[in-house]
Amino acid sequence: MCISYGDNYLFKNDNKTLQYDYNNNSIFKNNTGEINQRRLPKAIIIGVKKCGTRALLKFISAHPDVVASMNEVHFFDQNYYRGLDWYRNQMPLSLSNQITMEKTPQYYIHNRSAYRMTQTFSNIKLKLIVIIRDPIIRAISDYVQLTTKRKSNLTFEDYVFIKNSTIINDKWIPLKIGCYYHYFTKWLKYYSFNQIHFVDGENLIKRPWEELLYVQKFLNLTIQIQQKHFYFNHYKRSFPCIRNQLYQTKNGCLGSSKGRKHPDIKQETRTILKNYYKTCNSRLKQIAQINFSWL
Ligand SMILES: Nc1ncnc2c1ncn2[C@@H]1O[C@H](COP(=O)(O)OS(=O)(=O)O)[C@@H](OP(=O)(O)O)[C@H]1O
Repeated sequence: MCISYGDNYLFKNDNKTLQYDYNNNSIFKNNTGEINQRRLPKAIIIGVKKCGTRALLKFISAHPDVVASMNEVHFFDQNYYRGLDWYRNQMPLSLSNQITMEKTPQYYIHNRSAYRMTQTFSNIKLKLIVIIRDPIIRAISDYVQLTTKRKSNLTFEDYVFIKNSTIINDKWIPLKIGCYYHYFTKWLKYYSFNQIHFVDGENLIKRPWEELLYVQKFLNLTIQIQQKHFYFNHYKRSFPCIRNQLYQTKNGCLGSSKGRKHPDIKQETRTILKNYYKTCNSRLKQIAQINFSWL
């Protein structure tokens, strides 16, 4: 039987599924009689956009005790009015010992998402994961996505600087998002440090097994995803892919919209941006007690 909710957990729960209850499309029974149903997430990747959220979700959902919604659900930012049953129905089927996850990068910068999560998850201990990367590379990645979609010829500098100057256009959202500290303080109003885990998006590309080890520990999972499960694919411009031995998907690499080619950026632009992000980076480093090499 094939359940079409994203590839990673498709086969995982498939062989455990025996019976479909047509009166309630969210309940299945496996061959041991255990109820297999849709559950609210216990952990959410809340951001940050263009920092590797998709890769992180794909890799962690290779764990046998994790199931994930492969679509961005956008519940707390866009679909809140649809209610909790709608949200639960976006989740894949899971067993009681499995952790359900979703990722919606927009949550991190959205004004009301943190508060709404506290309203939704008041009686369970929600875990939040934030993946961040060098904000200059993040901005370039956002720029590449934007120009790909709009088929625009404007250069990165055209967006970054106010016309004919080297004054930063700090109203440009792709630049603002890179001040991770600014948004983080809003989350801290509602969540304690031990509920939030930061992933180094640069290291996720170079040594994904290290970041996955920390994530598995944070989620109190047995350590299943290890270095031997990753390989680097030169067709994917040396981005890591995950081997299919943990679960039976055909392709452990990300799709063509991930790992796009970035344009060369002038050294002068990099220097100006480095300076622009300096305070934000060092504040985040201090408050979140993280020591990523690029911070
Ligand atoms: N394994 C692997 N494969 C491909 N790409 C990888 C991987 N790990 C991290 N990345 C980086 O993830 C960037 C996209 O980030 P997101 O998935 O968060 O983007 S999005 O917000 O969901 O649009 C994407 O950005 P671009 O390089 O600009 O395409 C990648 O740099």
